[in-house]
Amino acid sequence: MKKEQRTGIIIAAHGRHYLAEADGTRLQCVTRGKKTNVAVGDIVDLTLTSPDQAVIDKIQERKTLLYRSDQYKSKLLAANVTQLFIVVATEPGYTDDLVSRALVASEAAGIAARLILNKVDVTENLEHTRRRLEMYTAMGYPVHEVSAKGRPQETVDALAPLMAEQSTILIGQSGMGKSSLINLLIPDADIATREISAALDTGKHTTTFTRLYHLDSHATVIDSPGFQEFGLYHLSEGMLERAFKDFQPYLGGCKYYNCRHLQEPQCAVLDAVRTGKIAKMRHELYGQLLHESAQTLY
Ligand SMILES: Nc1nc2c(ncn2[C@@H]2O[C@H](COP(=O)(O)OP(=O)(O)OP(=O)(O)O)[C@@H](O)[C@H]2O)c(=O)[nH]1
Ligand SMILES: [Zn+2]
Repeated sequence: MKKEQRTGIIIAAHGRHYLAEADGTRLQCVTRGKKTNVAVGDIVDLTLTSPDQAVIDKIQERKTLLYRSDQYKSKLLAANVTQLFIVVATEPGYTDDLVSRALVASEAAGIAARLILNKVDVTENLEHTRRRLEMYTAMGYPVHEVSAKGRPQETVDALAPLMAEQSTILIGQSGMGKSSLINLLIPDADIATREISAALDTGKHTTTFTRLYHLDSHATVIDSPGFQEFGLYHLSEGMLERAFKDFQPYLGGCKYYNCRHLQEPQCAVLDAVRTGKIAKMRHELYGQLLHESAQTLY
């Protein structure tokens, strides 16, 4: 008997359990052996083992791969995304460390990034938050102001055109309103999440897995669980300096061709930090990431 083959897209991942969608059908999938190198957004070749189950034979070539990592291993966040939306809000406060780490990850992966400032209806902190975000605008990252709860229709009107024909991943710290935005953009998101959770057998932990939704037939959105840390141990020194968009105008301007921009004399990056063209916080993060990249155990 000839086994049936399918091509599908991975729409959710939980541990070594994956859910794929192929020809409109959801399939529970496992990998061959102990492989865990499959990411949400991956296009995969499948062999059906039952009407709703399959084995992943092959991951098709990825256009992009976004990941984070700790000292011990890297963790795939999403495959084939074309842009990253980082959701921040007027309240509660966000941390520049996490926003910048996400931006560095996107640069390293060759993915465009935008910041979405949610809750602009909370006017107390609005001016302060806008000023904080100017740092990213100056680097060339667009900032879009929305209010998922206060002005839902305007929010959809602002975001939908940016997401057309794109595969967008949304990330944000807890409380920024990422779920509110997803529910606004994908009205059936809650139902889909319950179904996926049941299929993956994740029990009550419905928000702890990454999942992909279709906005329409040309656009997808990936929702990833709120992140509290964003390790970038996998980035090499050479990749790091280039992943800081604000460093780019100065690279090549240092006295020493192998300058690490830490304490070398006549360093164009350090000069830019001194004159305020590069934020101190960004340079400190760069130093921290250099340190992290030297600590990998894999
Ligand atoms: N004032 C105001 N509150 C909002 C807005 N959007 C979301 N909220 C509120 O902010 C809180 C957090 O929203 P969620 O959508 O659950 O945030 P989240 O980022 O998904 O947070 P986690 O589920 O913890 O990851 C909720 O109480 C929302 O009602 C907004 O535009 N304005
Ligand atoms: Zn330098």
